[in-house]
Amino acid sequence: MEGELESLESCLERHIPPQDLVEVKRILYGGETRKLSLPAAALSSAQQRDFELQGYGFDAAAEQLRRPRIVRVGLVQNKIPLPTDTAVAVQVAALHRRIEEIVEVAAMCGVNIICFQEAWTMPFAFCTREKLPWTEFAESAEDGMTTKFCQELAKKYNMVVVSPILERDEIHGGTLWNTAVVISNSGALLGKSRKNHIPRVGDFNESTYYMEGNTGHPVFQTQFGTIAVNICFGRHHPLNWLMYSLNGAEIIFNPSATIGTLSESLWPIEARNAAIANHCFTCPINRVGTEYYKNAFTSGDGGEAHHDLGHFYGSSYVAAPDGSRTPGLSRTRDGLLVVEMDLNLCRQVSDKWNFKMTGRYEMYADKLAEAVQPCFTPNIIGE
Ligand SMILES: NC(=O)NCCC(=O)O
Repeated sequence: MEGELESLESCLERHIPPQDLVEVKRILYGGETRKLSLPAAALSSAQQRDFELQGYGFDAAAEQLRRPRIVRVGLVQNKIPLPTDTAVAVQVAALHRRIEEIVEVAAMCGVNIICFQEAWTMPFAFCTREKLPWTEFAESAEDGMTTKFCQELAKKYNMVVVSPILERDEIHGGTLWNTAVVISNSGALLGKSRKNHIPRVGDFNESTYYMEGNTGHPVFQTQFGTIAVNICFGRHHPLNWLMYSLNGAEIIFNPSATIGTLSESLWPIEARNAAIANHCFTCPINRVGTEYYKNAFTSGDGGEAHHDLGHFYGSSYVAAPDGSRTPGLSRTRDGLLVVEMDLNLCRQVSDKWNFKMTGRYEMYADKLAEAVQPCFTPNIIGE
C-alpha cells in the first residue's frame, strides 16, 4: 500500500540508536517480549502465501501448587482478496480459502485458540448504508456455512475458533447482529457473543443494520482457558471489558475494523489498559487495506462523497496483565500473530496490584444505579 508506514515498530527499530532502543521499548512496551521460535516450515509457508508471521511469548513465575497453564493464541488480520462488487458467494469463498491457508500455518505453530477479524467474511460495507448486497453476507451463527467451515477447521486442527460474522437470526424475524461465534476444539458450537456497543461515528454507520447486542458478557470455558469476545467499538468502553473480566475471562479478544484517521492513536492504549485494569490478556485485531465501493457515499459532514472508508491499519497485538505487550503486526500486510502465554500470570499480577480487591465495585454499583435515574443530580460543590 503506497505511502503507508509499514509499522511503528519497524520505524523505531530503524531510527532509534540501539543503545537507546532497549530503554525506549521498556518504557513504551513494558520491555522486549520473548520471541518465539516458530517452525521453519511455517515461516516458509507464510512467505509463500504472502502473509507476515510473528511469534512472541509471555512468561509467568513458577508456582508450587499450580502447573504453568501455557496456551498459544493466533490473531489473524487480512485484506479482502476480491473487489467489493464481486458476487457475494465468490467473495465469501475467497475469504474462506484465504483463512484456511492462514489457519493451516497457525496449526503448524501449535496455536490452540484462533480469532479472526470483525465481520471477516465480508467487506466492512456498513459505511455505505446500502442494504443490498451487503445484508446477503449475513449467516446463521448456529448452522451457516461459515460456522460449518470453522467447525471443520476446529476439528481438523484441535483448535478453538472465534469467528466474528454478520449474523442473521431467523428465529427472531431474520434480524441482523454483529456476532462472534465460538467453536470448541472438538468442533462443537460453544455459543455466540454479540457486539454490545454499536458505533455512530464518522463513516461507521452500523446502527443502520443491527442493534446493540443482547447476549450480555458471556465467557466461554475452553480446554485451554476462559475466553470472551469484546467486539470492536466495545474497546472504548471500560465497563464492557470489566464485565467480561468479572465473569472470569482470562483472555479477551477484540476483533475490530477501524481506520487510521479515526482511532490509530487510541489503538495501542485501550486494549492494553484493559489488560492492566482487569488482570487478563487482551487481543485486539484489526483488518488491513482500503476497501472501495462502486457507489459513492457521504459522511453526513458536508464533505464530498467518497468511495472508500479509509485505510484499515492492521497493527494487531496482544497485551498482558502486567501491562507489557507484543509489537504490532504490519499496518499494511495480511498477518498471523502467534502468542504463547502462561495464564498463571493473570492471578500473579492480580495478587500484586490487587485491582479486583481495591476496585470498590459496590460503591460504583450504587453510584451508577443513581446516575442512570432521570432524577439524578450531579454532585457538584460550588463555592
Ligand atoms: N467496527 C467498529 O465498531 N468501528 C468503529 C470505530 C472504532 O471503534 O475505532
